[in-house]
Order: sequence, then structure tokens, then C-alpha cells
Amino acid sequence: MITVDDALAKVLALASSPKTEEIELAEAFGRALAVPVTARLTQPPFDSAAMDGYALRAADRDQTLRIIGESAAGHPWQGEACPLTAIRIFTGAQVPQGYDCVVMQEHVQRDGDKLTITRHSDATHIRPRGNDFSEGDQWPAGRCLTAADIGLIAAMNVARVTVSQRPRVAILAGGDELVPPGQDPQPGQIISSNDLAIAAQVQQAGGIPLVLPIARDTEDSLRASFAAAAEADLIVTIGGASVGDHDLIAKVAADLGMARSFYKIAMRPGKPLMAGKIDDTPMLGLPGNPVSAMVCGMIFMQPLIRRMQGLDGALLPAKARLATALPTEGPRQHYLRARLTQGRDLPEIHPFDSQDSARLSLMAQADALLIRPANCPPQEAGTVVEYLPMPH
Ligand SMILES: Nc1nc2c(c(=O)[nH]1)N[C@H]1C(S)=C(S)[C@@H](COP(=O)(O)OP(=O)(O)OC[C@H]3O[C@@H](n4cnc5c(N)ncnc54)[C@H](O)[C@@H]3O)O[C@H]1N2
Ligand code: MOO
Repeated sequence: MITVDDALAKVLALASSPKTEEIELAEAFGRALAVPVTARLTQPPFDSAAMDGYALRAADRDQTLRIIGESAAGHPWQGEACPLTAIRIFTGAQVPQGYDCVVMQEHVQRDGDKLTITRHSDATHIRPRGNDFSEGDQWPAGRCLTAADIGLIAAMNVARVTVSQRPRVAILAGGDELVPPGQDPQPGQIISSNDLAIAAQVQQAGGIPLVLPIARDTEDSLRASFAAAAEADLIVTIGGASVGDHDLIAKVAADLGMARSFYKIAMRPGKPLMAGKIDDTPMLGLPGNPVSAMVCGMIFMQPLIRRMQGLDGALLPAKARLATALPTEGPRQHYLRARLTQGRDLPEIHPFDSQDSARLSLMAQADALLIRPANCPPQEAGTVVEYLPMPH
């Protein structure tokens, strides 16, 4: 069995370079920027007032000044500056050339066109031209566009952006016991939940889920499902990965020519994970236990989907203090479902008593996966440990 780190490196290596498309900026929130954006103008394009007040020359501050004009946003003053004068000005308006500070209107006394300053300050209240960015500045590719990115790119006067196409991810759940939610399960049947949970994880990572009909535990049914997944950029199977007589995924995938990267990893939950390629399409085989499927989805599938969009796939562990002592860990790296509370310096992490990989109720309550390395010795309460925050 290979380690989680080795397995992750092999999974990420399955990603080919993203295909790109050009879209409207208004549609680009959450998308992966594939080509850097170049600012088409300088912002602000002129020295601009940061306050409502009066533009004047700092050297004239102690004198009585004459107000000779007005500069409002969108309506710059066109005249010529001269000593002992001031311009009425509003936030965002162009500061006329020749004036070098703006005094807030709360700090002056005005009498007709006469102005005296009642409170002195060193602040100029001027945003110099190019304070935010300059024409030709680049905003880098390889990032998932946030609300601030969208605003920035709009301010750069760029209306369309080139992003990575969202990977289409075929989700193939199989098992004779499974029926979709909303049906009346017959004796021996359970509801299929994994396909929908994994589809949600696909969306969270920026992919487009294509949930296939539930396959039966026969080679023919699985082959038909793989055929239906042919158009996908990534095939994710769920269940049938272990060693039982009805666990057929590895066999059917091998028959279809899967080039296997690995099968089985030193991870708990998630031991029977498999990965490889069928023709040029990456494939991940997730274990069927619902929590195992989701933990593998978070640690392997989501980073792969992000990498397929040209994004950094890495998950960054954070630090917390153990709230309770833990015994020696087993031979697989363990991802314990846990809750976080506020601590004195670091958050406190409370692993749940039950780590049953079939208990979705605990997965849904978890804020974090506490990472315990394989064979970790016993740890006291208060020990600093690493965890992955749940991407809620
Ligand atoms: N003799 C051994 N048995 C098992 C081993 C082992 O090493 N030796 N490994 C265990 C581990 S660890 C895991 S994880 C599971 C993984 O098994 P499979 O990937 O083959 O999954 P299934 O057997 O198909 O299902 C397991 C479990 O999950 C339920 N399931 C499956 N699909 C769905 C779905 N779409 N929605 C909801 N629930 C689903 C299924 O009914 C089973 O209860 O194997 C252990 N066994
Ligand atoms: O690895 Mo299984 O995923 O322990 O339940």
C-alpha cells in the first residue's frame, strides 16, 4: 500500500492541461483564470479626491482663500490654479493641477466664496494617479476568481476573460442494494447517497457532475455505465472497490484497458482507493462506504479537479490542540472526523468517539479532519496536531 502523499502525487499527475474558453466577466465568479489579465487603463486615471471638501495648495493653508470653482466626479474643473484659491471638490473628483491637498469640509469655515481652515492635518486626502494599478499591469492566471478579482478585472476595463473549462465528471455509483432517494426501498435495499454527495464535491471544486444511473453488480451493467461516461473528462466510480465477490470495478476497468496508477493506500478511511487512466481519461475508484468516499473525494478528487483547471491542488493543513488524549494509531494515516472549538492560542479539536466510515451524520457534523500519521504514538490532550478544515 502506498502512502497518502505518494497517492496524491500520482492522482495529480493524471491531470492533463486544461482546455480554455473565453467568457463574460459577469459569468466568471468561481472560475479558474487561465490567461493573465492585463489592465487596459490606469486606476485612478487622475489624482482624485478621497474626501468631500476643498482642494487647495498646502502652502496656503493658514490664509483666507477664495473659492474659484468646483470639481465633481465626472465633471472636472477646467480652469487654471492660482495661489490663495481653493476649489470645491467631491470624493472621486479629479484634483485640478496646481493643488496638492484636499481639506475635509468638516475642517473649514466657509462664508460665501471665502474659506478658512479650522483644523489642520498632514493628510493630503488625494489618491495619486495609478495608486491602485497602472495600464499594462497583469493579474496572474491560475487562481479561482473571487468577488474581489471580478471587481478588480472590471476596474481594469476588461469585460471578457479566458478561463479553464469546467471538467465534466461522470459519477458512477453501483450496487444491487441501491435505489435513488425518494423511492420506497424494498427489503435489503438502501438509498444511494454517495453519488449525490460526490456530485456536490465535484461542484464545489469547479467541475460539472454527470450522475449516471445506478449500475447493477454485473460486469455488463458496469460496462454500460463506463460507456455512458465516455464523454467525461474524469470518471469517478463509487463502491465495488474492495475484495468481495461483487466488487467488480477493478476487473471491469482493467478489461477496458485501465492503466492503473495504484490500488489500495495506507489511509483510513479510504484503503481500497484506485486511480489510473482509461484511454486518456483519468479515473478514480472511490470506496463505497459513504464517509470513505467523501474523505477520498476531499483529499484526492477535489485537488485533481482543481488541478485539471490549472489551479493549485494542495490542501493546506492547519494546527489545533487535541481536546482529548488519543491512543497509538494503526498502520494507515487516519483522517478523524472532528469538531473545532475556540482555544486559548490555537483552536481545540475534538475527534468524535465513533469513526465509523458509514456514519454520514458524523461527517455532516464535522468541521475538520484531524490527521494522524500512520503508527503515531499516543498523544496527550493539549498536543498540537494538524487538521484539514471542512470546505463548508
Ligand atoms: N474482507 C474485506 N472486506 C472489506 C475490506 C477489506 O480490506 N477486506 N475493506 C473494507 C473497507 S476499508 C472499505 S472502505 C469497504 C469498501 O468497499 P467497496 O468499495 O467495495 O464498497 P461496497 O462494498 O460497494 O460498499 C460498501 C458500503 O457502502 C455502501 N454504499 C455503496 N455505494 C453506496 C452509495 N452510492 N450510497 C450509499 N451507500 C453506498 C454499501 O451499501 C456498503 O454498505 O470495504 C470494506 N470491506
Ligand atoms: O478504508 Mo475503509 O474506507 O476504512 O472504511
